[in-house]
Amino acid sequence: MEEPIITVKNLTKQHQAGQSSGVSDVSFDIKKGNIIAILGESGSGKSTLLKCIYGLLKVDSGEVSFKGKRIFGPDEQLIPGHKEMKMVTQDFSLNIYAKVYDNIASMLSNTNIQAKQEKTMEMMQHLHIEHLKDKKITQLSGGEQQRVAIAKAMVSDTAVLLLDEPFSQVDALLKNQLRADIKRVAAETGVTVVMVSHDPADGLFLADELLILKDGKLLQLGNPAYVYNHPDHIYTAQLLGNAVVLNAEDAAKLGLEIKTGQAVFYPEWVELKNSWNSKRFEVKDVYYKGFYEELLLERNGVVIRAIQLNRGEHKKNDHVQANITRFLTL
Ligand SMILES: Nc1ncnc2c1ncn2[C@@H]1O[C@H](COP(=O)(O)OP(=O)(O)OP(=O)(O)O)[C@@H](O)[C@H]1O
Repeated sequence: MEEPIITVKNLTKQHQAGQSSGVSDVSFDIKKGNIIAILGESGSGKSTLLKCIYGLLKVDSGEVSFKGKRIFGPDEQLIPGHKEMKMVTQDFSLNIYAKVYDNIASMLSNTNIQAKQEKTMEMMQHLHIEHLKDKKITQLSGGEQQRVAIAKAMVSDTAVLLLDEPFSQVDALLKNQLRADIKRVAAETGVTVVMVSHDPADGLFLADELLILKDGKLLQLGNPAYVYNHPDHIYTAQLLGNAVVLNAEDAAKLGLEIKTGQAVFYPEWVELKNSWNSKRFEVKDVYYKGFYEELLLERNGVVIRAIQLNRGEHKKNDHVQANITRFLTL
């Protein structure tokens, strides 16, 4: 079996001694060429973990290794960071007085000028920024700067790309494109990507593996479809799919028998259909979500949510037949 490119072993980094603010006893491997998304609510330790992988923070205990060699912390080397990795932070670290082209080209050596030009142009095309070639960074929007920063990090042959909230500045339309661009360029170049995001959709779309963090602890690691469908914790189900959570008493009112824990299901697991086991609910509210609607349904004082693809089919105060087709006990 191929050695992992990065190994994180029992890593603990607390920013303030005695407080849970950082990461705590985190262990996992990253395979070469994989895209791994670190997801978790604000303050869960995502950026801390990314910085430890790069060698920007002194760890309290445990270690991070790159190709089997321990990564040095900032106090052990002159220039913090690892030379085979590139990190794109939220401040982009671009030369704001230089043009877009020069920012990206500056990452390549001058030994073959033609190859340098071609590679720079190619990366700008990949990230749809060739039209910005001659603009200065100060003339760009936040989203444009973000794409330039990613192009700059990806243009030289780096083994690992670390992205901290890579889509924070781009609008929804560009975000879809940028996600697809990163996925394509990563597949073409074989670069390993570790990405931090507060938006689960980024990880679900882009990643080979999701890593779920809560209060600095690793809750679950696995491929996106598996983690989504088999979350180990309520936190994960709520983070990834805004799951409905019912205690045993409320679950029983809807005919779901559970002995321990809580009943957890995603709104799309509720089928709006008249069947032998469906139950009657009242539509308390309807939320417009673009190509679908979310229905707030109530029965016996218990409120759940369901997805309605045929917009307008059921309206507020209507009665509908619904069946919870699947639920987890967590
Ligand atoms: N330099 C620091 N000094 C003290 N506490 C810090 C420092 N950096 C981070 N923290 C704390 O550590 C915890 C984790 O922070 P971190 O930035 O890793 O979280 P995050 O999941 O990336 O959050 P966000 O999504 O809001 O960026 C938070 O409680 C934060 O306040």
